[in-house]
Amino acid sequence: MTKIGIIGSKGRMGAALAEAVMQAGCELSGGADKGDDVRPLIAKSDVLVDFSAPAALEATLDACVTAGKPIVIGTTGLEERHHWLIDDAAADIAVLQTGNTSLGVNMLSFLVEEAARRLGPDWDIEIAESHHRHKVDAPSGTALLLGAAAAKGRNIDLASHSERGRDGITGARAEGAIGFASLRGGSIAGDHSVLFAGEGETMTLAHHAQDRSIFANGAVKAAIWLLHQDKGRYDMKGVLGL
Ligand SMILES: NC(=O)C1=CN([C@@H]2O[C@H](COP(=O)(O)OP(=O)(O)OC[C@H]3O[C@@H](n4cnc5c(N)ncnc54)[C@H](OP(=O)(O)O)[C@@H]3O)[C@@H](O)[C@H]2O)C=CC1
Ligand SMILES: O=C(O)C1=N[C@H](C(=O)O)C[C@H](O)C1
Repeated sequence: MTKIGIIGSKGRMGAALAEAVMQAGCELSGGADKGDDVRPLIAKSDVLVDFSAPAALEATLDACVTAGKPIVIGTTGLEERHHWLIDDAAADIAVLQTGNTSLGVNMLSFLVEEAARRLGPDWDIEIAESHHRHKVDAPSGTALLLGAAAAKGRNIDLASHSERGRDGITGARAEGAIGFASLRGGSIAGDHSVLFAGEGETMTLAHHAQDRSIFANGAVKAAIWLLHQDKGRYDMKGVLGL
């Protein structure tokens, strides 16, 4: 039976994951949270799933590399240096990192890339996301994932074309920009929409998460899939066959 260890086990996703691990017929090898040494958990797990905080990442990756164990990283709010750490670790172990483990969002990402490519630069792209009042990072990891898909479709660099947090006299929208807007409140599990705005018409592609089970089920599927992969960096496309 596949033994899955959870980093961030006492959080909202930790609870949803524990349920999904059981439902998938896997064994929950245990959990680690803030202040814990992750090494004992990693030693008794076949694969790790991390839904915690960016601050945990460096120690977790070091310990996974030392133990030769694969890891699924769902934690968001990652900065450039975290992505370098992931690239380094992926030279030794299998690492899957994604801002969203659900099938629907990854399908949406595929559609956004295609729409951005086919509609072309005359259509402005704006990404909006809504989440529960406890969320600490913005834009969401999913919004950034969708932004990356749009940028890929447009064949442009996302970082240099992003417009975030508009306020005051911002000036007109920059040509070719990809805009981001974040709303926070209540218990919203995660809503994302991508608006394509042309002259005289708009088109919106959107995803609504009804609860966290979609993320948890996707993460467990990813963990089982990752066990059969060579070292390297992966996203959900391989898991979902997209
Ligand atoms: N990729 C995806 O599909 C999804 C990603 N997420 C992301 O997952 C992350 C967790 O979300 P959520 O469960 O709602 O958040 P919570 O705040 O509910 O849970 C986070 C957990 O991680 C623990 N933690 C914090 N710092 C560390 C650390 N340094 N080492 C180990 N554990 C730590 C927390 O412990 P303590 O409370 O003691 O600080 C807590 O138990 C977020 O980044 C979120 O955006 C969420 C849903 C889906
Ligand atoms: O914090 C959350 O809850 C979620 N975080 C992820 C993100 O930042 O995109 C995924 C999902 O939307 C829920």
